[in-house]
Amino acid sequence: MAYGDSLLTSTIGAGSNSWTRQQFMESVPKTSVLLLVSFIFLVCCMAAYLERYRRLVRHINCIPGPATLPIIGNALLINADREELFNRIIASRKLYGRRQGITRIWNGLTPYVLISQAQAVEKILSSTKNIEKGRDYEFLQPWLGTGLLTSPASKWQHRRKILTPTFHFRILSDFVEVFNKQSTVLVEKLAKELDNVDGFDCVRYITLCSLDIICGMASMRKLQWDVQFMHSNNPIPNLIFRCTQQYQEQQKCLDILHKFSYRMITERRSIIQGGHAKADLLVDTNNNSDTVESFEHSTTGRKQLAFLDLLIEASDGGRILTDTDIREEVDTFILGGHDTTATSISWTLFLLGTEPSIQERVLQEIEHVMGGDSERWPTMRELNEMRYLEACIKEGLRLYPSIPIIGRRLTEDVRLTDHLLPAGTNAVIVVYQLHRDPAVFPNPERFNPDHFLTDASDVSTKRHPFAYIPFSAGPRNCIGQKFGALEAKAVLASVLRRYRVEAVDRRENLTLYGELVLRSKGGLKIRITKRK
Ligand code: HEM
Repeated sequence: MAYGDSLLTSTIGAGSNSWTRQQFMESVPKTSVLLLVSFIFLVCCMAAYLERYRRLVRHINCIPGPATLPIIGNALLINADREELFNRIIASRKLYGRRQGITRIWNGLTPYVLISQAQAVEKILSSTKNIEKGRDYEFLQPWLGTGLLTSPASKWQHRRKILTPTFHFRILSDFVEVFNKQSTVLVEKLAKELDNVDGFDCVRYITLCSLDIICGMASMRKLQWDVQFMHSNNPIPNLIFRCTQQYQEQQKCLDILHKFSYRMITERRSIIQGGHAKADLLVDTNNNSDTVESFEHSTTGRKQLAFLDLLIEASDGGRILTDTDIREEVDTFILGGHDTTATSISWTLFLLGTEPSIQERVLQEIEHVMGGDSERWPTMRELNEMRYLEACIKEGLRLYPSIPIIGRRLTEDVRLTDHLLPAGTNAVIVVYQLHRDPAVFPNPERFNPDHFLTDASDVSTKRHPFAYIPFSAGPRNCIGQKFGALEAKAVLASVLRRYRVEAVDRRENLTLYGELVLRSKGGLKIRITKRK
């Protein structure tokens, strides 16, 4: 063996099938260098990840919270049915974060930080960077895809820009007529409950009304309910859920829903291409009181579909938005536009049923604004004049915010007064608890619409802007809040003009849970009697 030949190279060189020294020198070092580089890269990545994670753990564990177990953290605490889980989330501030309004919980190795303090909420929601929704919204994706509500930050900005003009006040004023028309249908349907002394759940009636307003198609109702039911009651992990019968049924419903949305898009596009719709879009129809177009007719006109027109126009023949993109937004508006509003209307009606004197004051205001005319539908201007009714709706949303919990996955650090929330944290804003801060709303459990009367301005003007956020706040706030607020007013005014409402259950006996929207187990039971 010559000097310089290693045992290995000389062994390799022996035998007829073995590699030559040159082959070896050419091939082995290359692969091994590649392997070595990959290995070092992997180790560096893991080291960086572990360092980031260690930092996350260090900061999160400075936040008060329940004692944790190794690996599973507080998973046992979270593993509860939906009512109990909601209870525990609400109780967490009292138990661990009373002073600061901030609590941490470990779901296994994933940290959640529950926040119910206005200054901290502002730091998160006002950020233009921390706009990612996080994993907890993924259950909506089979239906909504990555529409505005669920879209990742990269996609969201462009979509939001396209959709914002949809809620221009001129377009809103067109909807007043639709609100009134559907409220009348609701009032007629409620008549069959007049003799029901035990009371009935008002949520279902109101949800159907709200759904009719947003869809404009009665045949959609059953389907929407079914899909919503399946989504929100699915506690099983995705992989297992896919093997169930329930998943197959969900797929069938989703297929029908998606087909409906696609058909709507195709039909609307052909109307636009025929040149009929453009004029509709451009007409200023601010005056909604004179022409009463039939609701069925308006489903193919500009009223419900103003936002669809905008999307089709912005799609640039599929170059900017595909039909799937448009369908995601249509579905997002159908969901975002009906459940939240229906929840708000139902809770306000129920609350008014617990306070007869407040209810009578609302009615007096309506009669005053309508000049004693009990039949005519209110115009947009008249609805805007119903300030006390507005305060009742706002107070209803304070006590029972339609969306009681908002989530964000932090993509950059957030520095609070006493803590640092590192990137990677799941921030959970507990709106339900935020709205009950006694420092902001004295006697917070009381239904007191005066909180929102401008006359009591010394309180409301001093209020922290993020202490009351039923529509969220910051760049990713609710795009449809004016629509929702106006709809709530129109529907409530119609029902209250015709019926006196009485709550059957006491508020303290309700069992609440968050199922995307805030619900009461067994619904919200009321009794109605006809007004003279
Ligand atoms: C009383 C009625 C309503 C309430 C209380 C409400 C509440 C909210 C809240 C709290 C959010 C933020 C959700 C989050 O960050 O997780 C939100 C977002 C949204 N809402 Fe509403 N909403 C209402 C009505 C409506 C209506 C009528 C529409 C559409 C017609 C609508 C469409 C949306 C959409 C598309 C988003 C996502 C916005 C984005 O991420 O840019 N909402 N809503």
